[in-house]
Amino acid sequence: MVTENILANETAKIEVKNLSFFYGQNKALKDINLIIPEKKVTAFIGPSGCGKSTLLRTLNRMFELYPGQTAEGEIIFEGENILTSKQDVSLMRAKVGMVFQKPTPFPMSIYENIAFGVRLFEKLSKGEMNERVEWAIKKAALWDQVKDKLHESGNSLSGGQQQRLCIARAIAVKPQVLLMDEPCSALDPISTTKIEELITELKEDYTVVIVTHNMQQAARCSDYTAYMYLGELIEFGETRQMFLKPSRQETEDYITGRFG
Ligand SMILES: Nc1ncnc2c1ncn2[C@@H]1O[C@H](COP(=O)(O)OP(=O)(O)OP(=O)(O)O)[C@@H](O)[C@H]1O
Repeated sequence: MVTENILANETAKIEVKNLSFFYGQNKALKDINLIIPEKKVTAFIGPSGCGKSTLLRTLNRMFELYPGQTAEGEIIFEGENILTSKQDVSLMRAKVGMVFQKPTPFPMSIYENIAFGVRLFEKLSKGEMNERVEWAIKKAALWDQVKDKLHESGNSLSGGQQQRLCIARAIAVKPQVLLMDEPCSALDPISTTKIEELITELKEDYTVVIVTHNMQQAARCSDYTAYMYLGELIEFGETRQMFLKPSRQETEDYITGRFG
């Protein structure tokens, strides 16, 4: 399916063209064509195993860390196909950052969790680094809770706070795109609400792509939704439209819980 018409008023941030993905011989993504609009939240939904995480992980070549996984087709970002680009992959991942399902703070202080990644890409003075750390933590709505204990371990925070620390870490390197793989699945409802509010704020500055199993979450915080099934993109559309009146029966069955 083609997404251009639906996105007539949007700017494309990432264009996925004829993308297929293989785990060894197993084809997990089948000829996906999709545009990720700039400064909007796009949700990937669909039943377990349909390829949501696989698609997300191709968008910053995260899959390359694992042997036997290959992608065919094109993912156009900044005018280049990132699948064949010679650009330094860590630089690309700084531009297309990722937040994982389970909060994964580094085993170091809250401050260092943020500063560590920034140092890899920029030479900042101590004052500038302090400002960057504060900026990122504030952006992730965590400042009030950690400002007096920046030199304590990141692991001393609650699960929801750790996830916000991971979001702050991803933002600190000033990415353009933030990929989030079920970022609330390990969190309680209060932390989930805070992360959802944060996602809505983040789209003022960033393009966000989120994988979620939670239909209400997709409806609450995304602008566009992609419904996938068995490695195919079945339907893509404005979230409101898709939840009110999906154009495919399969999408409706999934959204209304008649599927699986
Ligand atoms: N490391 C792997 N090795 C082999 N096959 C894999 C691997 N990871 C995923 N797959 C297969 O690829 C397909 C897509 O998996 P993927 O994890 O992308 O689905 P998903 O929609 O994110 O699922 P879930 O909602 O359960 O997280 C599935 O058939 C899965 O079994």
